[in-house]
Amino acid sequence: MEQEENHSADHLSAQPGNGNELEESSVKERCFEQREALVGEPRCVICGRYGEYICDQTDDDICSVECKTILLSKLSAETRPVVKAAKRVNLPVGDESFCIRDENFPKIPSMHDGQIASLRSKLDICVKGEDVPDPIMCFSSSGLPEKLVLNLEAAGYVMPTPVQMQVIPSSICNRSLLVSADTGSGKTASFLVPIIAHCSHVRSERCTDKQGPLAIVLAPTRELCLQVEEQAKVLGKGLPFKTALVVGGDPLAQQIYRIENGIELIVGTPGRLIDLLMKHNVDLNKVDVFVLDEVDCLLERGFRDQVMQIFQALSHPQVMMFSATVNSEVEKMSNSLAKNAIHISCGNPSRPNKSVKQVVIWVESKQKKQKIFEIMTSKQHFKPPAVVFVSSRIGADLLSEAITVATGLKVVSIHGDKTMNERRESLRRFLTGEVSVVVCTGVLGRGMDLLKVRQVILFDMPNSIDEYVHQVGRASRMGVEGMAIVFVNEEDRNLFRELVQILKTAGAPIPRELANSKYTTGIPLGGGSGSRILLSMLSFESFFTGSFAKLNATFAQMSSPTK
Ligand SMILES: Nc1ncnc2c1ncn2[C@@H]1O[C@H](COP(=O)(O)OP(=O)(O)OP(=O)(O)O)[C@@H](O)[C@H]1O
Repeated sequence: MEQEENHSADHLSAQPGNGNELEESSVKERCFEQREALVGEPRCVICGRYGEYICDQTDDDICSVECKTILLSKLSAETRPVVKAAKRVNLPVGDESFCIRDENFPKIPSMHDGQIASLRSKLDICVKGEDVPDPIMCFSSSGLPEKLVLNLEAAGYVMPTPVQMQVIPSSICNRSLLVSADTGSGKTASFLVPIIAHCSHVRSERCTDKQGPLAIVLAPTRELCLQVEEQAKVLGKGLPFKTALVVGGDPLAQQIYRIENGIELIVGTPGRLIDLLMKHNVDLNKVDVFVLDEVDCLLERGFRDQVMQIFQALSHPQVMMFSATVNSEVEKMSNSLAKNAIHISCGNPSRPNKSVKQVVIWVESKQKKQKIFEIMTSKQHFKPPAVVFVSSRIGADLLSEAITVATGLKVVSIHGDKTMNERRESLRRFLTGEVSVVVCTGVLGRGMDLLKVRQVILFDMPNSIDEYVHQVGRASRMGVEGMAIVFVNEEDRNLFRELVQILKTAGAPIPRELANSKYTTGIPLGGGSGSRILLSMLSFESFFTGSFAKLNATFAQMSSPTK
């Protein structure tokens, strides 16, 4: 039977001993990793590629974990009026005819304001501002170049994510934006897609050689810039759209040469871009889109002056600002960059992504190494590839060596003291699976799309809860489940109150020492059912040092669905 030869896409989360022999590494995570279907073979119900797996919940053929996630989210959305309408007239949800274009302004047919509001509320989209454009339901409805839509499809982007649904039309209408959305929810494409559309439109209208940039994206780390530029190249392939990466550690001369030869988009860190602009005359007159990715970080002291300096060199660009953590202070500061910006919020920003289980363990500093060795030598609880966050550069090097010696695992470290080439090479080895653990400082904490990573270990708590949210977010992309193991002790007391609130809201277990700390008092702990059960059941002091039976029981309990 055809379906018996398929493997269940559910087996990623399947329990041992369910008869499923497939190795985890062979499962196609992303749609584009799957091959095309041959004649007579099952086809993925979402993208049409080879339907190698069966979705247990629906019995549909499916090509990858990504398409399964999309299928299930579509099913849960069936109560939404728009999707229902599409099904009634037998249109695929992504069909262009489903959305009607009205003066470049994509409208959902027969949806009045009340229905748009209800759609936004179901998709967890909140908007603030005047004349906010309606969300789109498919990429092809927003007047994007055909080639860009094809590139999106080729990258496996079948439907826009909620943040993309609202940001793309708003950006195309030339509005400045302040966007907060969960980690891993697709913010990068939400600004790259309109940038690419804009650049290729301008270039095909006014085609002259070797022009200055039309858009600038700033991000706080080299790795993030590298990743954003790579994604821009993938999505802009075949269009009049060239990019330049402007980050420290790479030779400046090469970056200048590339810009002189004509590019549309600069992706860079603020410091290096200022350096380049001071040493070289780059025509910024045509830059009409300015993006701040991780805006809260870029508006912190240290970056803020550089960002403002670059902004002042531009002439009234559209400004788009993004982060998973936007507080009221950032909102206020963003006013100096963009008056009347639309504020868009999607999901539960400023909270750890719901798809990540938070396992907070009380560990005294001296015992941290021993604990991490125990985790990494437990077949059941260690889920490589894993990212370990530490607070210092030297700490990253020392811990990576110690893990290698104690466990035999292949480990690299990434931090600001390494050369750019070393950082690139280590990241490449980690992303290709050559090494299974990366120990890093906050350089990989924000924005990094570490696709296969499902486990992060916060060996040292970061300095703020916002950084905690970003670091925990590396364990999940697009709603795929992950786990964050977090070591805390008295040294992290400054964050106790906020941490307890966050764990409570998530229904995550709270270690007894944390719950009873004088720095936590005053916070009622009855909120999350998980915390009530686990507090009464075990002492986190003995977590990992106690018997494996206890360890297993704890994890089993934590493996129950987050929601
Ligand atoms: N419409 C889409 N369909 C399928 N995959 C998508 C879509 N949009 C984005 N992705 C993928 O989702 C993953 C997460 O996207 P992205 O890195 O942009 O998230 P983010 O919101 O910027 O997260 P963070 O706050 O952690 O930086 C990426 O692997 C990206 O390729």
